[in-house]
Amino acid sequence: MASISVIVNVIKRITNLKIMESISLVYYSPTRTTQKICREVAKGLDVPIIDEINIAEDINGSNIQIEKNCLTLIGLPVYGGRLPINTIESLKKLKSDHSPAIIVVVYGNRDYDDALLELKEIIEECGFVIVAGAAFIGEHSYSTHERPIAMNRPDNQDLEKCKDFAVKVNEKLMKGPDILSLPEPSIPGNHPYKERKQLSATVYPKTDQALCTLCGTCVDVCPVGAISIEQSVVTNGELCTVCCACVKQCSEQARRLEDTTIDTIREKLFLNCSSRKEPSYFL
Ligand SMILES: Cc1cc2nc3c(=O)[nH]c(=O)nc-3n(C[C@H](O)[C@H](O)[C@H](O)COP(=O)(O)O)c2cc1C
Repeated sequence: MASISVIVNVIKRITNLKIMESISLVYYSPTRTTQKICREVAKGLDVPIIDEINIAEDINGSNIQIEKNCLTLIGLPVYGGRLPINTIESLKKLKSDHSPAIIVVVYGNRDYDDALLELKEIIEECGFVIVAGAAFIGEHSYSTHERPIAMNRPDNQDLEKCKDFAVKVNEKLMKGPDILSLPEPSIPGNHPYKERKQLSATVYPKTDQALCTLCGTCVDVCPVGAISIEQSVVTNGELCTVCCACVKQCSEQARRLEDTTIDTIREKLFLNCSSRKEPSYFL
């Protein structure tokens, strides 16, 4: 009897190891905390990354079919307790025939509200089977040196948690015998999802012309093409999502988000969201 169960376990492991032959990363990460977390989780899973799809750059008109034996790790930041609205149509371009997916959201130490549930439901609709979910913490896009909010996160402690999460996902996948037989993770969130709040089109980072060298970094890093360079840097406030990629990546500190609405939000976050939150896993 013992030998039969050993053989069954070996078959289970082989079946799932086959599924784990490769991993595709799919993320949106204007200020790069989500990217860092996704890469660290993938490293912990210890399978080669065959594809890294940045939603802002690599998903345009056509659908992207994910290979059956590929694990997909999908990571997005939380905006207003939801997924960034400009990512939804791109996410829906991912197509899978019951291949496994890990979903991750990254939030700025306030809350992730319904974002992980929203991600789960979109990704299931694309044909994936969700094997695990997690919410990690990244430096808040509106954090400044004067008003730090989750400053420098993910830090080393968070990166350890990424590895720990990956180990737990691996253990779950090993339980097999196939993806569909694994227990579904219970992802928190509510219906209807939290209502989206839209900032006014006058709220966007401005450029200090005295510091700007017209290097074009802000144009390159803007995920929605809201910035152009004419005689000076021009920002289209209708397109800007206030993600702060340009602010965080301007080497001259010439891009700044100085606005009374944002100042009020930032102050509230600084006062109410300073105590450290820890990552949560759902397996
Ligand atoms: C428009 C906007 C809305 C945000 N809303 C939330 C939120 O509801 N809760 C939260 O904790 N963090 C919020 N954040 C912070 C981001 O989730 C956090 O900074 C995240 O690490 C950004 O990911 P990225 O570095 O991959 O761009 C928001 C940031 C922006 C730009």
